Amino acid sequence: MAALPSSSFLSLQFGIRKLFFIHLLPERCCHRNDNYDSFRPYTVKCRVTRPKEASPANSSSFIREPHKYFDQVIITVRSGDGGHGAILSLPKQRSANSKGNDKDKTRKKSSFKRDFDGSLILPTGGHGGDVVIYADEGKDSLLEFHAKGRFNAKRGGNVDAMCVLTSQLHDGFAAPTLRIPVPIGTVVKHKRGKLLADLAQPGDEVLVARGGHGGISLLEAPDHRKKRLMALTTNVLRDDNDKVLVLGQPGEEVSLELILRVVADVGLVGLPNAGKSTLLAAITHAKPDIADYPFTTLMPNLGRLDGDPTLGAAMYSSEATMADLPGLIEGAHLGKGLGRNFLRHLRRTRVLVHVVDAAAEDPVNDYRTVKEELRMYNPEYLERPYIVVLNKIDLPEARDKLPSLTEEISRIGSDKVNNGDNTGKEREDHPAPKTEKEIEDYPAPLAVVGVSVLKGIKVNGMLKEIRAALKKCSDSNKALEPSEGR
Ligand SMILES: Nc1nc2c(ncn2[C@@H]2O[C@H](COP(=O)(O)OP(=O)(O)OP(=O)(O)O)[C@@H](O)[C@H]2O)c(=O)[nH]1
Repeated sequence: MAALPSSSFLSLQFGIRKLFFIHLLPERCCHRNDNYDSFRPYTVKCRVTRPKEASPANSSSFIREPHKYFDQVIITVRSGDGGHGAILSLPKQRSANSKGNDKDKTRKKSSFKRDFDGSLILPTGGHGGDVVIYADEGKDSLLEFHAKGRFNAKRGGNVDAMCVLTSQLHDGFAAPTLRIPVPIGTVVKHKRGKLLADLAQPGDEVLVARGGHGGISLLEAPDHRKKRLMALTTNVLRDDNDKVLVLGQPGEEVSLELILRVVADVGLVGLPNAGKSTLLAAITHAKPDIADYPFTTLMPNLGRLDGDPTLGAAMYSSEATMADLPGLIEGAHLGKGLGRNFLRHLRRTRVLVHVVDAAAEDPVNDYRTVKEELRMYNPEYLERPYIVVLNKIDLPEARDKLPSLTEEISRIGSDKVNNGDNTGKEREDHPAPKTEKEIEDYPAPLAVVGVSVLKGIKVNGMLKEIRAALKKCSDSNKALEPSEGR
């Protein structure tokens, strides 16, 4: 090995020390005898540990903070390569038989697969597996894709030939489509690119990578017979350069961004601990985590609101899904608490239910805080029909102030009729309003109801109001639909 000049050696050593220093400093910096210059260049250890720390798949932050990652992920998918065709020759017996036994010759000739015009059909390699992403009701987050972010479909089978054309020769097997389930409401985009699909309904699917075509087969023939053989077959290549098509075509590899947007008719919003999860559990079959500390809800929970039996046969029209979103705090629109990630999930809701802890010190201020956060994130959220639920009225401190609270909250907002036209148009969420409006300028609540979702007090009255709000939405959307023939 050529000797390094001493200056290179020094800079190499310095580089090594620096590297070592960077990696060990956090653990060692509080030790009494730490001396940067006394480190020995154990470079191998440092270099080995570094990529492991940096690797996102190994990063424990995904495990510690799942709420930050459950709804967005980048994955890579690869469709399968096509299987190869084969270069085949005609069986030897054919020429041997052709000398004498004419009958046998006819039999051999007819045993090959032929097209309607009598030309030979040669086998092809199998098609590579496509990759499809589909909406599956059984999935509720994208978390699992952080552990496994790469998906490869299988390649197509080759033409299994011993180089001789026989009547038993089959096409290579086509590889199965690789189907990747994602939660309903997942938006699929090319990484930093165009939107591919919005999988908003169960069973919606999108083909994200197409498998490679299988290669074709060729008949090998001595030059003097080539012309005649080519005329006999349908898929013989006619150009020397095309010979490459015997090999299967490669599959495609794409990087995709998956973004989950919760699809729910009703969105529950409120400060942490207001009782949103308890409300969801009280009126649906959902089983969210409930506890007496803020941010128990880290990911949106979904529940199904059954139809109203008093409507008779029309009860199913009042069925709805309800999402309990993590608590909002002041500054949520800027990313404080768990806010910003979740505010976008309100985008597809039709009706909002503000849950307010009526036993809190200043419930009106709490209510205003949440409204202000919604306004700052996307003022369109304040245009949606909503009701206010003053919760925990089983507690005396809430029960006593219920009448005054109801009155005060009912007065916040204008009487402008809310037409509920909010879900038909999908607007991009934007963080700041173009023209500043006060909370008072937006529509007032459709209803303010006092309940205790924990003790089941006045829960039916609340359900009635939620259903009335949903009905109002669908009625006004119907009214907005252009009538036939117009
Ligand atoms: N007394 C009383 N307590 C209630 C009522 N509803 C909820 N709680 C309690 O309030 C606490 C918080 O309830 P959750 O349903 O977890 O509140 P949350 O709004 O979902 O909280 P985050 O997940 O932090 O957003 C729990 O201890 C509940 O038992 C109620 O009607 N009355």
